[in-house]
Amino acid sequence: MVNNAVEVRDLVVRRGGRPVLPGVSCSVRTGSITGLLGPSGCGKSTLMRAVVGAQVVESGSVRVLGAPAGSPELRSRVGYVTQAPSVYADLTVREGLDYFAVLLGAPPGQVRDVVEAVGLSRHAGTLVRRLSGGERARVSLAAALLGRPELLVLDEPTVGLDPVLRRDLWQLFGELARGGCTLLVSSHVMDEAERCERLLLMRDGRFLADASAAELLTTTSTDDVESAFLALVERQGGALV
Ligand SMILES: Nc1ncnc2c1ncn2[C@@H]1O[C@H](COP(=O)(O)OP(=O)(O)OP(=O)(O)O)[C@@H](O)[C@H]1O
Repeated sequence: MVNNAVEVRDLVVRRGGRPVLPGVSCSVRTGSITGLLGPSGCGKSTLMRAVVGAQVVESGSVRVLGAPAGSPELRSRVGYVTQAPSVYADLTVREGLDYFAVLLGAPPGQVRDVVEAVGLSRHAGTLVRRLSGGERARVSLAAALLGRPELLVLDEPTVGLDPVLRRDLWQLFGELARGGCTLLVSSHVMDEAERCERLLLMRDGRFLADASAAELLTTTSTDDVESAFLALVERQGGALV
């Protein structure tokens, strides 16, 4: 087993002619929950797209589970949930997941497990288009859990969810990590940081910090991650807008 599930070195990505990631390096420890935190537009999704091999990169390297990002062998080992729910609206929850289970070669019984894991058992027979936005997001998460991936890349999985669901999902992430899964979870809500073992704080395509929440608070002499983030920005001499 490799120590770091993800190794990013000197990654440069241009989007719309602009260097969105101007040469970043970071790693994600195997079996950890790593939070990728930063304001809207700072490059979180772009980095995640590079990790799952969905982003054209200009230079640098991204290795995932010991292989180059996007390698065919990683397809069933990496689960990715984008911000836009990627499930078929005209199928029921169960039908859509059955379809993905076949594509991934996951045993049929796993569909029931993942539906239960995301708290949608009651809606298994409901058409996806009749679900709320938060419920649809959870169907996407259930699809990503099929095949029991070793790495889960989750782009703002709790956005728009109520506090109870957010708590339940973080509990699920914790259970997955304890079972050996590595999770890279993005959020622009700093209070989700306390749920992560490691934090990558990002701003304008660069990392301000790669540390645990406790280390961050100590080095910045602050009481919460949002204040720590602001302190780091000030140290850099930059305003937030
Ligand atoms: N398809 C695209 N073409 C050109 N530029 C893009 C494209 N998608 C994103 N960008 C730019 O890349 C930058 C980083 O975007 P990205 O989606 O990675 O940010 P983010 O941190 O994930 O934001 P959010 O939290 O709002 O999702 C932004 O400035 C954005 O305008």
